[in-house]
Amino acid sequence: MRFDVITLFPALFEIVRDQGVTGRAFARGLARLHLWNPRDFTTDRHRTVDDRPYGGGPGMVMMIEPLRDAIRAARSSAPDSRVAYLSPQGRVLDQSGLAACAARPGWILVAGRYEGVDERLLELEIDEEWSIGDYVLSGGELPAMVVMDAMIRLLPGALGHADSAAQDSHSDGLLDYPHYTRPPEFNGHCVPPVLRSGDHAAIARWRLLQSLIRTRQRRPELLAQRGLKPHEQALLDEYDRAHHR
Ligand SMILES: CC(C)(C)c1cccc(C(=O)NCC2(NC(=O)c3cccc4nocc34)CCCCC2)c1
Repeated sequence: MRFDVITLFPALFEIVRDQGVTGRAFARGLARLHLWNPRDFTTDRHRTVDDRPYGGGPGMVMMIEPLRDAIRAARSSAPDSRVAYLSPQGRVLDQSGLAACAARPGWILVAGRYEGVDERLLELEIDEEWSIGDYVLSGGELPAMVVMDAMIRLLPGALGHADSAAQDSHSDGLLDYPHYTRPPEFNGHCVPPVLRSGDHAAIARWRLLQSLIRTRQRRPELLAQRGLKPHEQALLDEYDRAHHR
């Protein structure tokens, strides 16, 4: 999968390019990253990328032409990629939305700064607008990295065996079960005995039940959206009976 990112802060992307699962995916050529800085597409002496907003008001707006020229350069370099603007006005992505995006050969991701971009750029050059959620941020770069991280993890072979098992548990739509490691006792708090029993069937049941209870408790809408398989419902019913719910 190829990523072309249009950003005024290319250095921010060293993290996903050089570290962790995403870093390994880039190193192994599973994914490619090309960074395009609109400032390199300016023509004036001051390399201007922003200007004051028509209609007044605080802050600055990103100008069309440097962005358009950077996007054009990216498009010619990645003709099969679609262009997405990371934006609070965008469609809020979830795992299934991202999985659909990960099926494409590549994405040109445009990250905004200042108060945003001239609306005419969106009309002329942007195919899709995506949001990672409802909070005020300083730029679209972190959202772009969130999207890249989530998509890269879905690429076949991106996760080693250990991680792919983790992905399976993450991607079945339930919240995580509790995790424990050494020491066996900490400040009088012990590890649940089942986890040290060596009974793998009992451990798997315990973990599934914990995930179901947590999801029902903390994110009931996720459970409603996902639904319960018969054996999962039976586990919860057994738990509820034993706890007089
Ligand atoms: C949602 C909310 C709180 C009602 C809101 C309403 C109005 C503005 C913002 C905001 O944060 N403006 C700043 C800005 N944000 C983003 O780029 C951004 C934010 C959140 C999720 C994102 N996903 O992708 C990009 C995202 C960065 C600077 C360039 C202009 C956009 C927020």
